Amino acid sequence: MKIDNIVITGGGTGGHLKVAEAFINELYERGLKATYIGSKNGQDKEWFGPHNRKLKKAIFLDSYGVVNKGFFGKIKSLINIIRLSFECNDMFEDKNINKVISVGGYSAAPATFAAIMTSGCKLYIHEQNSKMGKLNQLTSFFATELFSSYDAKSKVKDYPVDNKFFDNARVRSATRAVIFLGGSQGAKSINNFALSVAEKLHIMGIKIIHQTGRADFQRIKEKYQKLGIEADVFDFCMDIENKMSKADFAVSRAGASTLWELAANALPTLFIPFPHAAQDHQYTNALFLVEKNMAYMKRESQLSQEYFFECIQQDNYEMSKRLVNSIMSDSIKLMLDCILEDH
Ligand SMILES: CC(=O)N[C@H]1[C@@H](OP(=O)(O)OP(=O)(O)OC[C@H]2O[C@@H](n3ccc(=O)[nH]c3=O)[C@H](O)[C@@H]2O)O[C@H](CO)[C@@H](O)[C@@H]1O
Repeated sequence: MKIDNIVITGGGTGGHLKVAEAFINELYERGLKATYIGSKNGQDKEWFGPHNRKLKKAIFLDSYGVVNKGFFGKIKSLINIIRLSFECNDMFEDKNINKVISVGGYSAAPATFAAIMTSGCKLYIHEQNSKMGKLNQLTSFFATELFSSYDAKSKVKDYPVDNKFFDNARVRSATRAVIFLGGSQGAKSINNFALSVAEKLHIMGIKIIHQTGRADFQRIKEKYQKLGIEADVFDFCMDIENKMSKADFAVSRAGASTLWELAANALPTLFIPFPHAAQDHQYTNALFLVEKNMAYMKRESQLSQEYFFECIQQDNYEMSKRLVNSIMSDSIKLMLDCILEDH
């Protein structure tokens, strides 16, 4: 049997990196080590550099995004991506890379284009969001398989959420603790909203768990101290599943990984989509659950304390029960089976 020589590429922010990590861990469980290709810019190095025992090698290129740039900035980024794609292409031919798994984001661009350019190399894409990112729109036509949780045609439909979120799941009813989540970078508006409802929650005897993101941590911590409220405040933690499992209700951005982790955990959530996400994809991510009566959602500009307190005072038992059946565990195993059995 031919041994696969696999590259995993993509990242930039936690949502993409979490899926890359799921593939890396599953390959490692099966006695295989992949090469990771990410970017020097963004969070990739923090996740996979410098000596990751589960990887054959981690390579960080000087790649950066094309969107949200002026005309000349776009041209410069494109030239840079083309140059890096040729570098990756040389490397793939030299090292006999035969499969590339892309999890999207700008840091996936060079290795994804190189997969298309290299003869005998197959491309597999995992799209996390309900609206396809720009890179995937351009390259998915060349992919052997495109996995998406929102696409009925996807061979594996469920999002590759880590089993630890399922292990900690429980059906919620009354709200005794609320968790505020801002995605991998934190969200200032969710932080401010949490502070605005903190005193009332405290009076109601409801505990507060609050992920602030790095930039806003000190400010928020001091505000809780001034209010005399003992909240569990942190900037980013590696055991977020334990924090989620202590909560009975969440207020969260609708980044794809967080959204499906909350679903796996059966935690009823009020989603506040990031208003500037490309093509408003956080809104449509959340809408996917809201339409099935599995979540609440408000635009940031329409969020009110009244609506929040209405949500947490509901009996959310049925919603939580529906979430239990919304996603199955072990989908990463099925995805990797598809990829490894494909010759
Ligand atoms: C602003 C923006 O464009 N955000 C995008 C980015 O979000 P972002 O990177 O914030 O993505 P997600 O919410 O999908 O993922 C964040 C990840 O960080 C983890 N975490 C978070 C806090 C913490 O303390 N510990 C921890 O481990 C979460 O469990 C989750 O796995 O990528 C997502 C996936 O493509 C997109 O859906 C989002 O729209």
